[in-house]
Amino acid sequence: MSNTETIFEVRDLNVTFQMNRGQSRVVRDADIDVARNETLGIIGESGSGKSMLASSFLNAVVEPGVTTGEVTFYPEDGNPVSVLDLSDSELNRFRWEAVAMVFQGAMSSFNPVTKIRTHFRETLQDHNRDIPAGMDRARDLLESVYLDPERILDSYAHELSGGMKQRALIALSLVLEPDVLVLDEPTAALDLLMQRSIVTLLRELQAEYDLTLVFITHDLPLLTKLADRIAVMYAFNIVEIGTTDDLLYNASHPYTRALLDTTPDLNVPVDEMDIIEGSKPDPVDQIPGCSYHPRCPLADDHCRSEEPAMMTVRNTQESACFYYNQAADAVPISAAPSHSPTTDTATDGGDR
Ligand SMILES: Nc1ncnc2c1ncn2[C@@H]1O[C@H](COP(=O)(O)OP(=O)(O)OP(=O)(O)O)[C@@H](O)[C@H]1O
Ligand code: NI
Repeated sequence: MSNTETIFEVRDLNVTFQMNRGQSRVVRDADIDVARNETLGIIGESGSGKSMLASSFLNAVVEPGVTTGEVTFYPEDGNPVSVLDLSDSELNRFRWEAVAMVFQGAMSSFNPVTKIRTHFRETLQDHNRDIPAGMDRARDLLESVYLDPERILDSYAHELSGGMKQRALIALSLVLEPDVLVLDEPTAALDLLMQRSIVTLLRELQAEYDLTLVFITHDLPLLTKLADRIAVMYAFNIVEIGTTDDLLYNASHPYTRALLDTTPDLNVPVDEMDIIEGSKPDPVDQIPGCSYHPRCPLADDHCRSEEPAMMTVRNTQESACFYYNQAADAVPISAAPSHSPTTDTATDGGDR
């Protein structure tokens, strides 16, 4: 990452749901910056708040969730945008034209009785775009994702394989030229080869269309092949953030280390990472001190009573652990990563 200009700035972000059994806090005081043109990965176990955090970038948290704090988008030209203050019509534009999101499970969102062509046309129409020019762009985008444009535009979603649908959806999300693409578990329903080829493809798209990517996944091995930086979520907040190499070779939060330890071979994907001992946090609970203390071998009275702020490990890396410099000794990682992500070439293939 040569350019560290900020495109997204998130401060004191909270997402809450009023539940019968109490207030559920599913994102808690999160702070994060996204740099222009980077690929930021967000990882964490199921229910840790990844989708809620990412949705809040577009003020798209599901009803009746309440999002508070500040989300600021910095366009290349023009004034900063305070995303949580946008009106509905402003948001509708912002969501496609500045930041697009492919939601978790969105592959089923193609209308089964509508041709793919119509999805592109309607998106262009809704945003008052020139249709012929927009459809030209659609064809370019479909080619960029290794699909035959005319064939795909003439198809219904059910005629496409999972991988083809996913790529068509990525092309659709880029048709209004957003600066940022947020992908929530885009490879979850795909087979291994297809997952790998989506990664290669995202890298190519990013370079070609000058994109900033935010990529959410359970799949740490996959993320290490794609992300410049990785944010680790645990219990509704970010507990560690750093470059991919920082996290692979110098993980400084006990949770990140436990996660790496459950993924000994970074070339083999894991579907489920919920195998770290101890029970999962409940968003209705208010845990005193560090949210990880019930599962942490380093936890002491300090950790049980005071919540650790993000500590600077090095200029690219932060960890929300009082004892970040003891984490390596306390939580050894049994199998060291076999090779560096920066020199690794992702296996490619799939139904291109
Ligand atoms: N509609 C909802 N109403 C209330 N709580 C919700 C709702 N959707 C999700 N939650 C809760 O919010 C918390 C965070 O959910 P989120 O979907 O962000 O997790 P996640 O990290 O994306 O998980 P996954 O990896 O399974 O997608 C979870 O505890 C979940 O139970
Ligand atoms: Ni999710």
